[in-house]
Amino acid sequence: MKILKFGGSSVANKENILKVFKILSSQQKKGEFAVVFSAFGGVTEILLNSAEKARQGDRSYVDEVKALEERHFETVKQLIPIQLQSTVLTFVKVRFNELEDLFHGIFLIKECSPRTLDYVASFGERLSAFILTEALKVEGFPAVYLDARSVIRTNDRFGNAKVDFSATNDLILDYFHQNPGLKVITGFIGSTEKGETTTLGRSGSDYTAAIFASALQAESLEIWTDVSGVLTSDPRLVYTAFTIPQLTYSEAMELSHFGAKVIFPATMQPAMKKGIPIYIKNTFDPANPGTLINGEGPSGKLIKGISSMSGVSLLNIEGSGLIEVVGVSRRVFGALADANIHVLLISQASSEHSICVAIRTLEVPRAKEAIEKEFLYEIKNGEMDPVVVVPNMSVVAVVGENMKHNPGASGRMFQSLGRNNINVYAIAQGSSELNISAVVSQADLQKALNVLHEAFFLSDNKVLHVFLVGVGLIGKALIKMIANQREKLQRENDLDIQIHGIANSRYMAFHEDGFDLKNCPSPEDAEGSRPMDLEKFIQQMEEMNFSNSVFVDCTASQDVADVYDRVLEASIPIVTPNKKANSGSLDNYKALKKLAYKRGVKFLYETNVAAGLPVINTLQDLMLSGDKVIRIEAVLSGSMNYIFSEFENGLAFSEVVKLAKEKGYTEPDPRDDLSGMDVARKILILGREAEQDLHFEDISIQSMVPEDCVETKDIQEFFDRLKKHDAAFSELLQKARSEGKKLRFMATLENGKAKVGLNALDSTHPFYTLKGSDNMILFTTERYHDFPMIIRGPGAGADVTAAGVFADVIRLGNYSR
Ligand SMILES: NC(=O)c1ccc[n+]([C@@H]2O[C@H](COP(=O)([O-])OP(=O)(O)OC[C@H]3O[C@@H](n4cnc5c(N)ncnc54)[C@H](O)[C@@H]3O)[C@@H](O)[C@H]2O)c1
Ligand SMILES: N[C@@H](CCO)C(=O)O
Ligand code: NA
Repeated sequence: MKILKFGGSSVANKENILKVFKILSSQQKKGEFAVVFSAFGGVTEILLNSAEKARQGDRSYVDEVKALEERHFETVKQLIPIQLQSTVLTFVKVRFNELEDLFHGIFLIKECSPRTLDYVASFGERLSAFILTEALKVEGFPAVYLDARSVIRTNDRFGNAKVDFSATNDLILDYFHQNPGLKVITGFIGSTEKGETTTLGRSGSDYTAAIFASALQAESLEIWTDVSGVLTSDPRLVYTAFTIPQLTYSEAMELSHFGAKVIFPATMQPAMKKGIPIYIKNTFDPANPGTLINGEGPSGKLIKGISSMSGVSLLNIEGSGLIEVVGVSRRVFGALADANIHVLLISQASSEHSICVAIRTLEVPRAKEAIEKEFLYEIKNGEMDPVVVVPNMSVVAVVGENMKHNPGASGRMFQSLGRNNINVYAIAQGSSELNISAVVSQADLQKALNVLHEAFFLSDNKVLHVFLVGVGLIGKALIKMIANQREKLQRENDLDIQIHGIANSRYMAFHEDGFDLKNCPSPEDAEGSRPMDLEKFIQQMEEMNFSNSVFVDCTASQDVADVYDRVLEASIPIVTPNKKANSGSLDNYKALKKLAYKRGVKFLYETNVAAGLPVINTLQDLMLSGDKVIRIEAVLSGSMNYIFSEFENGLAFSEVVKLAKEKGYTEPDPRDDLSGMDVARKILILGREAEQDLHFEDISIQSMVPEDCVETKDIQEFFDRLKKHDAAFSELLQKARSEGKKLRFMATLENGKAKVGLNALDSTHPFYTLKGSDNMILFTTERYHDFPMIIRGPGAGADVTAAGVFADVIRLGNYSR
């Protein structure tokens, strides 16, 4: 024997009812069952509303009841052929006549007791179950109408009656023995011994189904509703929420305490006590297995679901008078209970200095008053402070029996909240280890749920959601690298990198699930491509609201650098090879660092200097460990080193510059390199990283761009004009050669002053042997005093730069784990 229960939305109209019948047909082949129905969708509320109107003397109830009668007639006519309608129509007519009399009575005496209300409400289920019984007969089912008032015995607590199980179980068993056929049962209602109609409270039809399942020792109980079981989290807030395949009874209880409104497990108690498995299924997607709730122990993931509740406030009860005084909490909770306040969460630290409780915001005024009244004397004497209310809060709770004796759940929970900049106001976990609850601000709720959902469910992978501005040389190389390395990172490092936004200076495009990186389109060719608008790009990134977004800037653009503050403000970390932000005003540099720190997000720019070579990180480590920089001497331009070292091999200067550009060493405009600007930016950044208050004006720069090449209509014209200076550059080279020296474009920083320019160096200088796109940095510090620390290697080029950017992104994955 199985019990199936269908809720109001499943039987709201003909279309839905036919879906229910289909489910029942397929059930017929599987064995014996009985079915419990709620009132047709929305009917109970209308009945109760009309009763209230009648009580207030508002005549409009008449029309509402009339409309309700019409709706039931209409349903009968839609489901039952005309020649078979008369019994049902008579039943409906008689019920509505009774209702009319009843409402008229309420209207006359302006009174409606809980007992009358229960009687009024009972009409909903009686009508639906009767009509559906007759309709099922038409479909060939051996259906028998069972008005549950004849078998469910309750006390006379109207509105929320208590069931007398021993009497009820006997009555149900007797009834089922004596009446063959498919029992079609009214949900929600019962009766007292004297025959007065009662109702079973919230989700009463589920309760009815559980009562029958328990009495009949059913093999299972199926609750059919309009969602596919219990989801991992509220799908309106967490788009990636999915159906939980299995829950233990306790987990179901915990999950539904906050949120998860699908079930109200108290109502399933009778079935749980007998260990009867409960399925939560979707009438509108019957193939979906839904959720199974049973007694089977913990399995699978660390947690089963994340529930939440908003509209919550915290009350802080604090004061020296609380310390080591026995009975304070009894008085706090006594006062709250007397005021009929539901306490959602309690937290008290072992210092006993304060007690913190979460309650519904609606109940705050009453709660505050009740506690302050109770502690009137203590507050007056200053032993206790007036109650402090923290409004606009919400509770998030992770739930699962697997947490028990399994370290790591709370660590993961609070780490992911913290790393995503979500402040936790209060925490509670009981020793059953079934539920860990945290109070966060209402504004952070959706983000908190998503962060936790990702941390606990979306495989065990951490996902970084990249938004990439600048798909040029470096940007493209980066995409390719991620595509090639992605599987290995997923497999061996539990890290996934997805790119959801791409842009160049003209177009931008977004992809909810992440672009296919192996065949990543360019921003102009991607689906949904639109003109680039930086403001909108950022808006879209914020709206997509991923929990681990990353903004990657692979442009050389000042405009993009100018929005870093907005990005950090949104708690989104930045990775960039673009030097503009860090080499702008000192104030801006400091402000960005401070903001990143305050928001708890990273701002990573290792490739600002010497591409992938570990220069910035190394310098930061030196500073963190208390070293002091005395002097920096460096070749910081890959292109300039390439140009001046290749130039020695007999090529014309302008040709070598062109080659440097083709090899991807130069800036988008090679004059940024030749002018010394790019190197100046780098030494400026190094100086600032070395904690020196360095301004651009503190740098003297020797430009290698001939005057007539500074302003040209395009880069082609620049190269044409540069040709005319080949001879002059050759002369420079010859002069150095004759002295046994080499030309190196270098930067030095000492005593708060920096110098950038071309030098002729002899063979004793460490820069003498540099080749190709090599960079070399010498740090002379208090600790590296007699001999400097040296970093050397290729410092420009698409691959070494993209690799450095990629490494910074991966580093973020480690931070945000
Ligand atoms: N080439 C190297 O070896 C190297 C080394 C270290 C750092 N970098 C830095 O990497 C960055 C990118 O260099 P690249 O060689 O890839 O340049 P690139 O010119 O090939 O690409 C730049 C991209 O940025 C886009 N862009 C420019 N302004 C934009 C804006 N306002 N909004 C959106 N997109 C915009 C362009 O359309 C282009 O797609 C630069 O900051 C450069 O200094 C380069
Ligand atoms: N144009 C730069 C690229 C790296 O910032 C260089 O030549 O070093
Ligand atoms: Na670097």
